[in-house]
Amino acid sequence: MTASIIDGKAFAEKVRAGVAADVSALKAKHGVTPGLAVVIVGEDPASQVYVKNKVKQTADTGMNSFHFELPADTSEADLLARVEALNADPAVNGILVQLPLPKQIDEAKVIAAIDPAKDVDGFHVVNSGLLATGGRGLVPCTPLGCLLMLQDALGDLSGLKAVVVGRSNIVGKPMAQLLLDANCTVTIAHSRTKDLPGEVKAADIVVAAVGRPEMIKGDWIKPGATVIDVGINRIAAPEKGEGKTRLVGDVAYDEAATVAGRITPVPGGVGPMTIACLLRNTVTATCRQHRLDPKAI
Ligand SMILES: Nc1nc2c(c(=O)[nH]1)N[C@@H](CN(C=O)c1ccc(C(=O)N[C@@H](CCC(=O)O)C(=O)O)cc1)CN2
Repeated sequence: MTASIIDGKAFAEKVRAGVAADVSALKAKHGVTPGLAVVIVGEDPASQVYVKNKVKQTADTGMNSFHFELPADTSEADLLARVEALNADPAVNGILVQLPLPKQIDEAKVIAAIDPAKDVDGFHVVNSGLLATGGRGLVPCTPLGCLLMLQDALGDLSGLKAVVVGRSNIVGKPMAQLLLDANCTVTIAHSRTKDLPGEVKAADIVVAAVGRPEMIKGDWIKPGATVIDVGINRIAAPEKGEGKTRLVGDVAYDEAATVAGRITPVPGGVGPMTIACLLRNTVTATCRQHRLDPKAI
């Protein structure tokens, strides 16, 4: 079997087109322009690329984009003051603080300081609590992107067995919750799971979010399963020349693609959907702040 590729880049383009249409309608019918503030602290090269893309795509969809670049030695108090100012600014409907943050700053404190109504990352405990209890919050972008791709590829997910490998607050746990809400039977596997290959083999849907390059092998995958690879790992690529690198996921792609029914590539799979869902969340947050129904803008 050769898996068909789930093209996250193309799907993200469709999501962005929907966002742009919603933004245009919000402006024309309600005089509202959504605004997203992105804050980056320090000079981590990967984070800079992601933030640059977020800022550009925000503007491309017609929203107001506010970009704050703070030095690596920014104090926690200064960052918290910035977040407070953005919470109070009515032109800002969404706030995102790029992670990871430098060591002197407690990420949990910063996330807790963001107004939950503007928390377009969906990381605030109010939003994770709402997700866990079936409420209407803002959903973390990466798991939301994975769910949209799965529903697009498979339709109704009811009754399917899903395994989420990884238990982070940002991806693993919300992903499992979304799959549960979509009526899957969900297993969360992690570093202490006894028979990881066996758990993966039992699953119709595999979501890999462990952050370990090519850890999930092809012979762990159930034939025909759908594989969503969240991992973005940069590894040495001596075949491309000295000092060169390449991106790989958490799944051994070449092996898995011969067994799976569908698979996301890295790059070009989950990553682009993360940013598209951030834009979508910003529209959702804006609508709710203005008491508008996002489905009927
Ligand atoms: N505040 C947040 N911080 C971080 C998040 C997040 O959702 N919110 N997620 C990740 C990084 N991330 C978004 O910020 C992100 C990662 C990767 C991509 C992406 O499009 N990747 C490309 C490859 C890009 C490359 O060449 O490096 C792909 O997969 O095709 C988008 C967003 C951590 N921090």
